Amino acid sequence: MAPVACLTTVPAEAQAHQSFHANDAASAVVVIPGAINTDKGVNDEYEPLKNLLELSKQILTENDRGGYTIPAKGLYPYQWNWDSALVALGWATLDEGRAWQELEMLFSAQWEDGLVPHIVFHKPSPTYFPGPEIWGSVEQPMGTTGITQPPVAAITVRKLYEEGVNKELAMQKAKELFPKLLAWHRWFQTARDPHGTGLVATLHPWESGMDNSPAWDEPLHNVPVDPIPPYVRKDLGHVDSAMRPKQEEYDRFLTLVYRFRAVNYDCTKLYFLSPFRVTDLCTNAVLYRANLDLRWLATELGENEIAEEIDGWVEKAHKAFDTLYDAKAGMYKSKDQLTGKLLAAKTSAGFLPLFARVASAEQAASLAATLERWLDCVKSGIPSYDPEAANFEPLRYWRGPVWAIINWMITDGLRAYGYEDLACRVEADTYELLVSHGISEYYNPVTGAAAGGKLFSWTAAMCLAWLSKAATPAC
Ligand SMILES: O=C(O)[C@@H](CO)O[C@H]1O[C@H](CO)[C@@H](O)[C@H](O)[C@@H]1O
Repeated sequence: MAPVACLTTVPAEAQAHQSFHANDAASAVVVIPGAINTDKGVNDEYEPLKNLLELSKQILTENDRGGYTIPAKGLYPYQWNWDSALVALGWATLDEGRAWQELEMLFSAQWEDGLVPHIVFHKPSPTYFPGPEIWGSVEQPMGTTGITQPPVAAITVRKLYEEGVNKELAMQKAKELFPKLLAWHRWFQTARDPHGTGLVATLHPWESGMDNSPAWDEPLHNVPVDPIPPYVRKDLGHVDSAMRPKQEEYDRFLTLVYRFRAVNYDCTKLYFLSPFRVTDLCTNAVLYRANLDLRWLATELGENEIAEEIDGWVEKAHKAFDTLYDAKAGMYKSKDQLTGKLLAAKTSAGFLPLFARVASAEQAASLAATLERWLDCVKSGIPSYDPEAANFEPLRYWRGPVWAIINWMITDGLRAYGYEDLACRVEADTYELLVSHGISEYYNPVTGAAAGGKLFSWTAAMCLAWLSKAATPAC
């Protein structure tokens, strides 16, 4: 894939016009007739980008459930934590008030102990499993899950605050959200790092956001499957099973939920009793970056003591990150806290220390070289797993496919370390995937084909907040 200057060379099939059907899971190329912006003076070369932006806007609008955005119809009918924080970046390009509201709705479900849950079940839905009655009980369904997800929200709040046009609104909302963000970040320090190592634990693959990552194969295999009640997966009614986690993984996902439920998700107990406990690169890199942004906000808001408290977390985490670096592999790796071993799998999360800004210049150079090698192996990057690994699966969820949100994070990191050409290359790949194959949950890196849920909110948000700015000859 050539660098971004080639963004104006748009694949012919992407010009095809197709109707926008929110429920049409099969439509790969979705360009909206009637929605095409025909403003005079706009260069024809940008028509595909305009179409993508219009489609992205329609996706967010269609997936809006009144203040919060579902990731995709049917497949994910509730509010997800890191999805919403990323989707708010997209909303900000359309309506700043709506972007802040997305975060407010998420934090309205914050627990007393500070946890911000991974799913908020605002309204009942029959299309997802496990829903509120599994997280709670049939008699007493819960309004949220009892686990969390990578804490993107502080990163979003800083962006909305810094880049927002309505400064008065930004100041008011940032002030309101700041104590809530702080409570969540403190929860990570205490509930998930009780021994003060500097790095936090992830207790369920769903918390990592990269549910069936090959990095979890070994630690998940060590989770015994309990005699859990029989269940029917609903995800397989929406998406081909070849694109989803396997049954043996789901049995363990559910086992963990039932074990956590048995202690009422008490955060002082879960860390010690969970048979799955890893140091996840994605969660820790996102948290590190989010702490930098929270510290920035603290200074803006005159909260100097809090800024010092965050400095302490950041300093400790900075040192601890080095224990996750495998110099021989030129990659960062997640760790199994229960065995103390680094997990062998090289996944795209291994590049996220760039997004965190925690890698040294030398480590960044190794990561850039590894990334280039990966990109040379596939048609479109970034694959979520080492494309040279024997068990690379280009279609199966977090075991190979490309995810636009991860591309955004890694691109942001590459730029910060001066790898502009590589950043442009990833941007160009992402743009081409979306233009040629529609706005999907993820993409096959070998063929480029769209996979998973269609008309997907966080991919649409990345189009609005990131690619719209990147896809110009200026890059
Ligand atoms: O498969 C699922 O049922 C959910 C469980 O949380 O995870 C996927 O879907 C969620 C909604 O998009 C994402 O937040 C996760 O990262 C993951 O890709």
